[in-house]
Amino acid sequence: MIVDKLGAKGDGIAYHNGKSLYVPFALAGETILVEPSGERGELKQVVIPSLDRIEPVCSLFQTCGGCSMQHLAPEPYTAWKRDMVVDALASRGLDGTSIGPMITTKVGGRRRAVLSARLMGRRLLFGYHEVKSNRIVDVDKCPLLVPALSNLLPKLAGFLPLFMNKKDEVRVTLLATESGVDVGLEGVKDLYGGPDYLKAVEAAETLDLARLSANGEVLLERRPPLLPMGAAQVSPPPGAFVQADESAEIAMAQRVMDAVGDAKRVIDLFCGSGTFALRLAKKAQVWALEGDEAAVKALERGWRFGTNLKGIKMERRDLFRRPVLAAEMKKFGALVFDPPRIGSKAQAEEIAKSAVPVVVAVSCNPGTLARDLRILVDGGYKLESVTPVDQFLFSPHVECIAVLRK
Ligand SMILES: C[S@@+](CC[C@H](N)C(=O)[O-])C[C@H]1O[C@@H](n2cnc3c(N)ncnc32)[C@H](O)[C@@H]1O
Repeated sequence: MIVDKLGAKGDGIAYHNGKSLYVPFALAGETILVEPSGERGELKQVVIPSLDRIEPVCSLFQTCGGCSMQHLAPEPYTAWKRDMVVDALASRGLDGTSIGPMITTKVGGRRRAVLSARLMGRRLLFGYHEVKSNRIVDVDKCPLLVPALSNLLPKLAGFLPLFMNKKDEVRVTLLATESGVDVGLEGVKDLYGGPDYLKAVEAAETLDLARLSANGEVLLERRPPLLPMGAAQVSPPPGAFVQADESAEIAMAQRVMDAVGDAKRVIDLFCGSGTFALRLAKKAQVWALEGDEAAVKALERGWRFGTNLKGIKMERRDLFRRPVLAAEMKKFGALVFDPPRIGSKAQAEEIAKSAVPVVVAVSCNPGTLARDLRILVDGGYKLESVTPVDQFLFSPHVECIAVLRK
């Protein structure tokens, strides 16, 4: 059969018996052999490949579920991601929006990764899940990760069983920082004070980790894991949100700063550990709000030791239950909001009612972003531009920064 087009998740879509068949790893225009199963098809052979088909950068591609789109040439790949943003905006009647060129990232630039581990008898499986499956594919290197993380994978595998119960799957969050790798384990045994605790400490020493945490509790901090954020350095809480690629973070922060311009008072909603707030504080007084208490504390510490920063008023607040009200936004010259994937409808409704002259919306989900932007546009904001950011290389995820003015 012939593949008609690429879907939003990266599957090739072919028509079979009058229905759409989703075929992972097939490209538009290709003639393929497929084994259909319900609405999905398993790619058996590419009979006539697309001219856009390229060699993947990783030998585990198509087995490991970490990536879905290494086989498409850079230009059509970028167009595919951009189209996701165009389609999401169009679905909310925001067609015609000026969409800037994609901010790209490089292979080997990913500084944060979440992997899984499970014991199968005496054998450890440590890597990413197979596509649409609970099975874990062993990964002993990953070209997408910064070398400090990729090189650590096989060494870490040697120690992981120490922390693991026989059946439970463990979530392993790795973050490469200026002062070494921060490893956070979730779903592991409680080692603190027990006979294996010293072994865990030895493991952290042997691997020269900056910090090792288990189930959110720090087992050992040999050096604070530090990330530069403008004129400050932040030690994020174990497992907390951090932008996955440093070059993407720098480019996004620059766009935020450019849009905010000379505003003297800025609100940063869903501020995390201070990615934008600490940079904005170079020129402006910032009111930074976030739901995670540990992230607010990390921001507070980063700000205290930062150089030449203006004031940041920090507040822990559940912005879904208690969004910042339009009345509280008076006298602010700009507002940045960067909610989780589900977006921030209640908060967008308050911003829409406000008179804040510049709003910058950052989002990793074009669908919920488009919904929230529609609310702002209906409230009188003009959507000036949307810039896609390819922070999650070879995945069907795309980050965006939108600038609005009133
Ligand atoms: C996409 S992250 C952005 C963080 C930050 N702007 C950055 O760039 O590092 C979303 C943030 O929203 C926070 N968050 C999630 N639910 C929240 C809620 N109900 N109220 C306030 N903050 C929340 C998360 O803890 C996380 O820090």
